[in-house]
Amino acid sequence: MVRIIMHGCNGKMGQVITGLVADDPNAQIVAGIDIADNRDNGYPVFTDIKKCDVAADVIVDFAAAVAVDALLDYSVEKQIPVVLCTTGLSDEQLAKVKECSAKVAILKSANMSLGINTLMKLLKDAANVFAPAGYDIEIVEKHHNQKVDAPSGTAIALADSINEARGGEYEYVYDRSQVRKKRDKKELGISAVRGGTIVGEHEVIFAGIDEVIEFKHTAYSKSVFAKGAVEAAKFLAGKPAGMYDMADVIG
Ligand SMILES: NC(=O)c1ccc[n+]([C@@H]2O[C@H](COP(=O)([O-])OP(=O)(O)OC[C@H]3O[C@@H](n4cnc5c(N)ncnc54)[C@H](O)[C@@H]3O)[C@@H](O)[C@H]2O)c1
Ligand SMILES: O=C(O)C1=N[C@H](C(=O)O)CCC1
Repeated sequence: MVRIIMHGCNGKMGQVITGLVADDPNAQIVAGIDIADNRDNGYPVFTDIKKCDVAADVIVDFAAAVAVDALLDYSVEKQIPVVLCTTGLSDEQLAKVKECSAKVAILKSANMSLGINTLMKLLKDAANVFAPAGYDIEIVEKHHNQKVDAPSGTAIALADSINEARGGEYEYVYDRSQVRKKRDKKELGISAVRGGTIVGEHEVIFAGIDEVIEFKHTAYSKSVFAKGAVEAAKFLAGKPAGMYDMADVIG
């Protein structure tokens, strides 16, 4: 039985995972952390992570970027591995994640779905065909109107996946409104749309002369992220310090 602390337990993702784990004979949420203590989850909820004294095997995090520093400190101090799913981290926080991964196991992924993690692999091959042929690359993502960070962590991860395959030759462009000039070949445009209850859509566009190739992933419910996060938690429990990602879980 994997004992989970759910960080951000009263948010949208925290609640989906609470429901999923309730039906899982191999996992249990033993405590939750959330500044909003407004739900009866059937486990204790701490509004301050420092006060959580419940023994656990792994922390699953879907909260807010502002909460990540205290989460990392807690995970290192208590030696509890963390599945870090919150997006919108600053460069300083990303550096801290790396530093902490020398002391505790951290699995960081902006998207826990099987589809997006498979797409990341496929994009490396596609980029190595279309980039040398001069195709322009653009990413468009769409999410619900409650999302605070833009562009999505997933859009950045998809761009990183392409850029890694191409030796880091692309510069990301998030806003074309301030500069009146044609796009450069080495630009990778990333655009964000926010509206309604869109769970998550990502389109990667390779645009060449007289042809366009599009890769599209649509999440129809938050369950795809929740399932991946619970799988990742089971994988990470008991792992030695280090940096892990969903590719380690999926294989
Ligand atoms: N990696 C993925 O697959 C994936 C999927 C969905 C969402 N996300 C990310 O997860 C995060 C949460 O998403 P959500 O839709 O559940 O958001 P949400 O706003 O519904 O939930 C966040 C919860 O965190 C709590 N919180 C905020 N600040 C806190 C703090 N300082 N300490 C403790 N709790 C705090 C809030 O009270 C809220 O209950 C976002 O960054 C989102 O982008 C990642
Ligand atoms: O709902 C969100 O917020 C999501 N955030 C992640 C991101 O920023 O990529 C993953 C998709 C859902």
